[in-house]
Amino acid sequence: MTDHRTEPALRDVHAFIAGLPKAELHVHHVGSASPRIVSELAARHPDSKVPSDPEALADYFTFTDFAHFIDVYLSVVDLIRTPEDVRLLTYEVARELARQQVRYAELTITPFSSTRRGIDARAFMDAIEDARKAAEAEFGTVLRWCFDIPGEAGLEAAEETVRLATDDRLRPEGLVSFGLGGPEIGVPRPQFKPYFDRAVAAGLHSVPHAGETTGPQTVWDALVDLHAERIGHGTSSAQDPRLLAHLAERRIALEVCPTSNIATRAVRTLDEHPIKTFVDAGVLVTVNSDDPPMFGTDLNNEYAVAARLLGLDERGVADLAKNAVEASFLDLGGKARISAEIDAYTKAWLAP
Ligand SMILES: O=C(O)c1cccc(C(=O)CC[C@H]2O[C@@H](n3cnc4c(=O)[nH]cnc43)[C@H](O)[C@@H]2O)c1
Ligand SMILES: [Zn+2]
Repeated sequence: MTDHRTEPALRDVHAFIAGLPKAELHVHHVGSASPRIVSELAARHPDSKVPSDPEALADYFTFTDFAHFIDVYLSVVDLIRTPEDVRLLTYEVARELARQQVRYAELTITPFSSTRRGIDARAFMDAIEDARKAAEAEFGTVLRWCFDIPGEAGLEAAEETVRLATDDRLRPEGLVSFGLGGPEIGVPRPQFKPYFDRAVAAGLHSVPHAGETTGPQTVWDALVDLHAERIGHGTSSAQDPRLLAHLAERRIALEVCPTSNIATRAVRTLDEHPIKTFVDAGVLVTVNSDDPPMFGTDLNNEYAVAARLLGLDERGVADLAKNAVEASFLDLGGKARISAEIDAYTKAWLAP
């Protein structure tokens, strides 16, 4: 990506980012619960170990490593107990996305975690669909779903997730893709091939997490065995030049989430983050927020971090936003509309 900065371009990139129309491709449903929602749910369910005081939450959301992050994540999952909790969470996530000028988001949802905790599958689907439609009507933000397998929960979770994603009586209208999340260490990707085969045969796109906490072979496995069309994180791809060339040549996007990688200690410091290696190798890089309140970030901040790491001005940031539109599973008309909006916004911003 070129640096389009020209003298005397002393404009405020942060303010530009705040108003820029954007697409978010990698953000988790439960991981997007704001401190206000978490506190409200924790107060409702006092048997939970999640603090109900928003101030105490910041400490609670400080992670020693990836395994600790997943433990904390699951304690928040335990707060989502009724279809009304699911609807409230989904609707509030959309409100927050709209506040950041997100026009389109693919939200990763783990339905297995809810059905195994006793929420009826039909009621779960109705809750997310009801929130999706209300959010589009009221905020103008279009939501789509990625149902992911929580890999560490094993093949039972994989079977249930693919069933929920492909059963015509349950499959929600907003579902576009199939994913795989949770820890990677000790959870080899190839075992999930039959489930991804079924999801892809049913018309879903494949977007597994890979290379977040393990090496580049996991990304190869995701590409070869799971038919990955985009990769969640893909951080360790930077260690394998042949893999980078493959991703670049096939326009397989990486869903990069810089602050997440620091918060879970997958990468030591932001300055060591390989995002620039990806861009220099010609890989289609998208910027995303993952679990924003848990990582003390939001999508606008992730764009600001990426702008700093890549040395981008406003036009460079707009190009990043257009990468996300290109890599999304929107139809061509929808992609053209958001791209045109990004162009118009950028032109107006840079006009003398
Ligand atoms: O729900 C359960 O009962 C359950 C049992 C065993 C294991 C799990 C999980 O591993 C759930 C993990 C859950 O974490 C989500 N997530 C959020 N952010 C990330 C991330 O950065 N990298 C990987 N996974 C992430 C993901 O959606 C999983 O479903 C659950
Ligand atoms: Zn993720």
